[in-house]
Amino acid sequence: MQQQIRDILVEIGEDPEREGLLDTPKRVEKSLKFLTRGYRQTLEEVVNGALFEAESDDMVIVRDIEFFSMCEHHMLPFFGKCHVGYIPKGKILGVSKVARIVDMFARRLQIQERLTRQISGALMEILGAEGVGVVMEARHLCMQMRGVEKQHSVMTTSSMVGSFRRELATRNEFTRLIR
Ligand SMILES: Nc1nc2c(ncn2[C@@H]2O[C@H](COP(=O)(O)OP(=O)(O)OP(=O)(O)O)[C@@H](O)[C@H]2O)c(=O)[nH]1
Ligand SMILES: [Zn+2]
Repeated sequence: MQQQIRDILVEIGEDPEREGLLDTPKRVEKSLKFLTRGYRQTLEEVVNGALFEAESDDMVIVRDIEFFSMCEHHMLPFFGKCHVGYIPKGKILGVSKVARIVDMFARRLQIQERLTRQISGALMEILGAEGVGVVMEARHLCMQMRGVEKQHSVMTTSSMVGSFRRELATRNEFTRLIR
């Protein structure tokens, strides 16, 4: 990867031999590997067995989980907040694992819609919940620093599964609680 990054430096008109850039290919490789580490993680590993039995069937919400991802079209960051809710059916998840699942999918090349759906899908898969809701709000740098150059637009996506999709009251409770 370092040779390819060096080639890119030459293509954009830089001199990869100048002092400030000497270690740049190495740094960029390390940084890119970090930003895409979700490809090398699995759900099992991320959850690490932190599933607990629960009698409660009341809604659980984790709000304002910040995330950083990269759009697959331009490989530029998009970032914002993710809100997750679910209604358990016998099992609850260690709260930090909700955020870890968000990160696992965010640290890949993504579009926001798919990222949102992958998070709800993964939660449904491991929890077998009554329902899951995921809402994501993000700013896309490919829309801000290039392209249409709109600085204030925020994209909101949602994925509602099970009772969150079927029942308006459940969905309303979730959206009210994440406000
Ligand atoms: N729906 C969706 N679109 C995205 C996301 N990230 C980037 N895009 C869009 O993907 C589209 C790619 O459009 P193209 O016309 O192929 O690429 P482009 O010429 O670079 O487009 P502009 O950004 O309009 O300059 C753009 O409209 C981006 O805004 C995302 O997460 N979801
Ligand atoms: Zn983009």
